[in-house]
Amino acid sequence: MEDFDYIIVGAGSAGCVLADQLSADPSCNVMLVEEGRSGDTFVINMPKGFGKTLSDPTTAHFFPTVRTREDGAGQEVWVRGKMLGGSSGVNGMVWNRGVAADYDRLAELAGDQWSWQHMRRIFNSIEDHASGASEDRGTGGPIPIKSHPAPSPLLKAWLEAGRAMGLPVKADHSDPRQEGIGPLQWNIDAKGQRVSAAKGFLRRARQRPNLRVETGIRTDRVLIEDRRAVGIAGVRDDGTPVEYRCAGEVILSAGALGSPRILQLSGIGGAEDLRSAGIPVALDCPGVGHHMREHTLVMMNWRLRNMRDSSNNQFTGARLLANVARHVAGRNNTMSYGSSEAAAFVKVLPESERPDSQLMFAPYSLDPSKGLAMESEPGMQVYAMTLRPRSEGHVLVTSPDPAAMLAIDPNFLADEYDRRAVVGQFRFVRQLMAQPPIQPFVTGETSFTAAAKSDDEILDLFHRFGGAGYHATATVRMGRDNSAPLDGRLRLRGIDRLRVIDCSVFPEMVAGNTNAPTMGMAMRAAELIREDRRTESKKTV
Ligand SMILES: Cc1cc2nc3c(=O)[nH]c(=O)nc-3n(C[C@H](O)[C@H](O)[C@H](O)COP(=O)(O)OP(=O)(O)OC[C@H]3O[C@@H](n4cnc5c(N)ncnc54)[C@H](O)[C@@H]3O)c2cc1C
Repeated sequence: MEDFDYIIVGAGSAGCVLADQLSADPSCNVMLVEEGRSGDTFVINMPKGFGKTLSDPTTAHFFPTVRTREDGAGQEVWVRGKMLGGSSGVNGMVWNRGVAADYDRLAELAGDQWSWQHMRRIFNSIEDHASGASEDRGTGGPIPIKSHPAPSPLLKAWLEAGRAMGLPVKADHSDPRQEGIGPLQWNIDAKGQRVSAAKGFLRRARQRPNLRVETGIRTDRVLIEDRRAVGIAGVRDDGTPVEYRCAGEVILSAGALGSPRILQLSGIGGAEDLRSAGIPVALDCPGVGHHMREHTLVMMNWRLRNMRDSSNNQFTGARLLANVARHVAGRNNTMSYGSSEAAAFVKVLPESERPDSQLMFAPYSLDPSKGLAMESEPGMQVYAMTLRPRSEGHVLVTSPDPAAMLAIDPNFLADEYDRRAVVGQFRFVRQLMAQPPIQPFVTGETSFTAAAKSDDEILDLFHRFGGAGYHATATVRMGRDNSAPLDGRLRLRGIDRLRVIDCSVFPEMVAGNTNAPTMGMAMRAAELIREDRRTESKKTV
């Protein structure tokens, strides 16, 4: 048996943090196994490079879902990062911790170790905030955070439209009360480069002799003996089978779609689910792959009067080349910015005591019939997400073959609350876009959404054109109650020395984007693992 104390599967937002934090103790031997390859290329590092990486099978996983959209795209396909850095290497770089109340709710559901008191300290230690330290902003950490260096007149007008509606206008979104409108923060450095989890955490850790990093290996199963995880089995991308064994713990950090897949392929899941996929049951654990929550996302486009206010013509042909050249020369421009530039956290439902929806502003408008392509006319876009959706979907394996497609059903809008939220978002965004400060810039909502007026028409539009916010969670959730697959320290109930630590573990959604919460959760999980290790070694002395 090899002498690994920890084998971590998946080098994404969580896996990179864990590899760094656990290997910081020189007495621990750590192995990190990733299916993808390098997360350090020019295109990955350039923020708007995601236009390319998200459609490239060498840098992205593609997961078709059971949903069919009528926007010409057909089946809705979910994309995830496949590289050192995982989805933090392809994402929109919006940095959002979530709010105090979310973590206190997590503490209620899974244990006091997740309360805001702990998590605020953790986030402050991760950040290097360009706006300086405060109670809710950190400095000196491995992830640089900054806001838009040169807000455009259109962006400013959007913020003023929010003010005209009575929203607090904020300089940044670190205030844990969340409600208000303001420019977004990004995990992008001063030179305009993406800082993924690999860059922030793994790069420094790779210098250590006690960390081994293996790429190009798909993990298919956890090896289990006497109800104890003893290693992993998988396959190299040239088809060679591999097995690694460890004396310590196996940690799955393969993401909210990848980790339940590995568990189910290992025979850990609902007995009925496993039998219908033809997999022998090692542990009947019905929560695995179920209770999935995902942000619903609806895009609304507005036609702008002038192309100078829109970025729609900046991403093709000679302009694209010139923008890339300027970015390379160190001059921040649209290629150096995150996917969205500002956000409003708002209440669209009358009963809400805190924001229930997140509205995102982008100075470009995607053509709904063409995936990631821009409209040819000048446009801007507002995306709306329901912050704490209640509908639950699933992700299930369909066969013992690890390469077989998953059955992913988001089950969007199954819950009445989610339907009311989507309708409320449409009406709120239209009211916002009708405010005097933004009116000089726009000629109106485009025909893509404008015809949807009644509640039923809006819901129908969502079913035809709406989709996921790329933030799926809860597929291997933690909880105090035994129906949750994981306990509050992220240990799998029923199998020793096996944890899951990634976006799957949040039982409910943290209100906002999920990259920072996943990194923060992994950092806190590393503290819990170290505590458990100390307790165990005292017992054996
Ligand atoms: C397109 C997109 C845009 C997003 N935009 C934002 C944003 O702007 N802001 C934000 O906060 N959040 C954003 N998110 C969400 C955020 O990036 C994720 O929630 C977060 O990165 C999840 O981290 P994770 O560690 O759970 O999984 P991931 O980061 O996805 O990491 C999982 C890793 O495991 C690897 N893996 C999977 N299966 C296996 C296997 N069988 N064997 C070996 N390795 C495996 C994968 O290749 C991957 O590297 C976005 C996500 C996407 C996909």
